Amino acid sequence: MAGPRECGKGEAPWKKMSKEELETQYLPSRWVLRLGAEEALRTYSQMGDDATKTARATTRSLLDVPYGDGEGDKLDIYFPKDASGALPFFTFIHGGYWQSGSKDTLAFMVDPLTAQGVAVVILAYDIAPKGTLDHMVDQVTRGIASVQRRYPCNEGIYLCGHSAGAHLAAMMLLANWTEHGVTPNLRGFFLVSGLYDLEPIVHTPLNAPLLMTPEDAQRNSPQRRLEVAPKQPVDAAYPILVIVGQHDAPEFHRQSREFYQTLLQGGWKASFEELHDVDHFEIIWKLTQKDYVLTQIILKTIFQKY
Ligand SMILES: Nc1ccccc1C(=O)C[C@H](N)C(=O)O
Repeated sequence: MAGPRECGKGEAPWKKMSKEELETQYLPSRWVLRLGAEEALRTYSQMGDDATKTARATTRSLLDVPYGDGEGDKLDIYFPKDASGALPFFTFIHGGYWQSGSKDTLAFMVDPLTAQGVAVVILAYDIAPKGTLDHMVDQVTRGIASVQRRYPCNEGIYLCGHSAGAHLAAMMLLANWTEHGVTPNLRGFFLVSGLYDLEPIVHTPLNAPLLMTPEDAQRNSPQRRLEVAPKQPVDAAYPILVIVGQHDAPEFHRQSREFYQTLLQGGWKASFEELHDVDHFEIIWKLTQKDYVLTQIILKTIFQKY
């Protein structure tokens, strides 16, 4: 349902919330239905850990490939079994509010995607307090540029981010690739349960390790930046899927819907999906399963090239 904010008028609903309500809205584990908050987080970690261990044991990979000189400038690449010739590269940016998570434990989708001929890149970035938002955005930009440099004949680079990772992926719509000396062959974005306007987070305890000022939040908010950006260049007509879980918090729904609408208004090829009966964590850990609706959406997007 379109709220007043989506028409560019009125006050953002979060500004009327109490401190407690705002914090609850931005704590995804409070909204899980099937499990308690802690158990949902535990399941998510366990699924990620198991999937990453299995991927490393069974899939040909290059681990800890540097994409820059920084200690944290690393990515892992997992290859399909019978890889010959050019490959599509699915690049994953993990979530965890820019302050938790690791490429070493969140490689959910390696098995079902490599089984279908897709190379999977899991990108690391320096989480807070080591990294600032600006630094993380720069790292992801350099990481993607390095995938293009290493595999110039790729069949497309597809970016997928979850939660805070969807924010970092969305920031790539604003990247200045000329500065990086290479234009990645971007062919699609999967923005899963993401955050696109960081201003509300400044007013929650989640900001303690991030130390974002309102200016940092503004500069790093794709929602704010794209609202005033020039229209999307015509040669970049790749699909951008904005995806949210049915059991994500109302603020996550609002953020996704408003970002989707801003993309449409900017002339981007955006679509919106609400995935039935999944929460903030299931939405991504279920990518361990080949029959999961999002696994199928990703494979269709890559192979039908729409
Ligand atoms: N968004 C995430 C994505 C991945 C892993 C954790 C989170 C969290 O937000 C955890 C938070 N401490 C919570 O209680 O919901």
